[in-house]
Amino acid sequence: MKKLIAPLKNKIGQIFAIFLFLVVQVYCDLTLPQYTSDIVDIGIQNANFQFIIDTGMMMLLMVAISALATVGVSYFSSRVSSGYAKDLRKIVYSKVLKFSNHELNKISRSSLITRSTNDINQLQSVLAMIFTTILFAPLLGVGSIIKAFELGTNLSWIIFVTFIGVVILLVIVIVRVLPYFKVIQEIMDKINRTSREILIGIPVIKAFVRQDYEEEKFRKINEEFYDVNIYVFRNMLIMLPLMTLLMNLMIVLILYFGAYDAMRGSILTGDIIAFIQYSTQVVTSFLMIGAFFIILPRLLVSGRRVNEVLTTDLTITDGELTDISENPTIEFKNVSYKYPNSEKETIKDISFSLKPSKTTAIIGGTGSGKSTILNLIPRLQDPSSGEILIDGKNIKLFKLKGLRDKISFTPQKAILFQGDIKSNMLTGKNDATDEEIENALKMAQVDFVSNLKEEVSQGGSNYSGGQKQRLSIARAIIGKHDFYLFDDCFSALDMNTERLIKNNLKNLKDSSILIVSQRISTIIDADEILVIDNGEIIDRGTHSELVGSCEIYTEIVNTQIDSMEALS
Ligand SMILES: Nc1ncnc2c1ncn2[C@@H]1O[C@H](COP(=O)(O)OP(=O)(O)OP(=O)(O)O)[C@@H](O)[C@H]1O
Repeated sequence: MKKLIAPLKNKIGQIFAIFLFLVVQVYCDLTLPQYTSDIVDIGIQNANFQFIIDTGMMMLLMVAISALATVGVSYFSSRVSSGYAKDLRKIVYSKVLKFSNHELNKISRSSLITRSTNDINQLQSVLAMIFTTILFAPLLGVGSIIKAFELGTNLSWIIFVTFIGVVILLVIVIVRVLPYFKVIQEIMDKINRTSREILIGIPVIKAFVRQDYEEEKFRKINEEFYDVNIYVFRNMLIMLPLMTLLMNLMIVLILYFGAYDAMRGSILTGDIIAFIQYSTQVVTSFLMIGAFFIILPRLLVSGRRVNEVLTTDLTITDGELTDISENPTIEFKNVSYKYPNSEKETIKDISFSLKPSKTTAIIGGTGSGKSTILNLIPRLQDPSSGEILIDGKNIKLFKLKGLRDKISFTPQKAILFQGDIKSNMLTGKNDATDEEIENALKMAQVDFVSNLKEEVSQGGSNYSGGQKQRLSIARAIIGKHDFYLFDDCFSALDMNTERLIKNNLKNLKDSSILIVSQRISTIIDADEILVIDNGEIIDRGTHSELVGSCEIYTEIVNTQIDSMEALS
């Protein structure tokens, strides 16, 4: 939990200010019953009007100071709790950015959203509650007990009996609701996951007329969430009338036994009133602490979930080496990779090299492991066995930043960010000039953009699949890199556009290019083509070497022959 508490460290001063304000507030609140008692026993008994006025004024002053102190407590506690949530969100976010595919598979993306929003909000509100009630309650409780005892009555046992009653009630409620707090957060994850899936899949849902099915699916989870919430809150709310009943019974007991003592002359009427007020304050503080214990499990659940993100061990760790030569060679040596949740290896015993000024291509059927190979190069995941070398040394030994700066990676799914064309292009090279951007756009055949300020919606949803691919190719080639990895990112382009872009890629002279594709036209002129089947390289060579000699390659060529002819 150390990491969860860390953001509070620079707020110690403010926490101390909260504590000071609380002490002032409690001191003022504790004086009020005594003043009331004095008004009754001295002012009213002796018909001393001036005493009543003076004491009343003192009471007003105390109430005013207490109110100011409350404002101070609220001000600082909201500052500390919001600041804590802000800092924690920042820490969680920067940790998540370091996650590899492995960690993202372990804690799902939807759960990460819930953890960095809902769970941190829970921690924020509980923290505010700690300052405003949990620090306040023991001060008020202990102060009231001392004051009640100072009155010298023999009614203190009534407070003790009430205390036992409160504890029994609280234990019953805690035992009943405790297991459900974890369930609530898990259903919250489920709601998040389902809504995300439905929102992303709206076009498919409509096209397949699946609205009713999806509505039903969402309704079920929503109902489940509602039922658990109702159960928890019903149990918590039933406590309120029971506690009020208990408090009223306590007052009845004080009045009943106090009246006897008053008749015997061993207690003054004002002291009974003060005793009732102090006892009420004691019970109220028990209740506040009790309410906290009911919410505590919720805090623990949220705290554990956020802590899990913060303490997740990163499978991809930074190396030490910084110097990588100009245009080095990357070599795969007997590399295999198994996804954590799958039983067998996705790629097996892969060996090949990416050399400067050479184009390597990978072709193979759907799910044969092409993207998995590419993801290993910028270390989005590390091999399960074998090694990848750069300059003859394992890539794990190099600083991630240095390694990734050498590589331009265009993923299979064109991902654009909300903003404009320029901001998206700057992701590829953060100091690119407008001229460089325009040149890259021209190389990638982006002829549909009117100006660099043109808006890009979230995920690039205002562009077609092929347009998004062209924009992400432009972003990939804007900067100078030693390796350009293109993961099937020509698939939505027409043959002519693809040919024009590939011609322009020849300008990336000294660099090494790796193209993954299922289309022969994309890879036909590569220096080396690797044919992948079922995670293994089954053949390699140039197009002319493979045609006729490699059965699978020839089969792919034959199925695509028509378009090939059109191209030649
Ligand atoms: N995150 C993952 N967890 C578990 N298995 C995965 C994961 N990603 C991919 N796989 C599995 O690994 C295999 C290879 O996937 P990969 O994406 O590398 O194939 P591919 O050749 O690029 O396919 P495609 O041409 O369809 O893009 C697939 O069978 C897939 O089910």
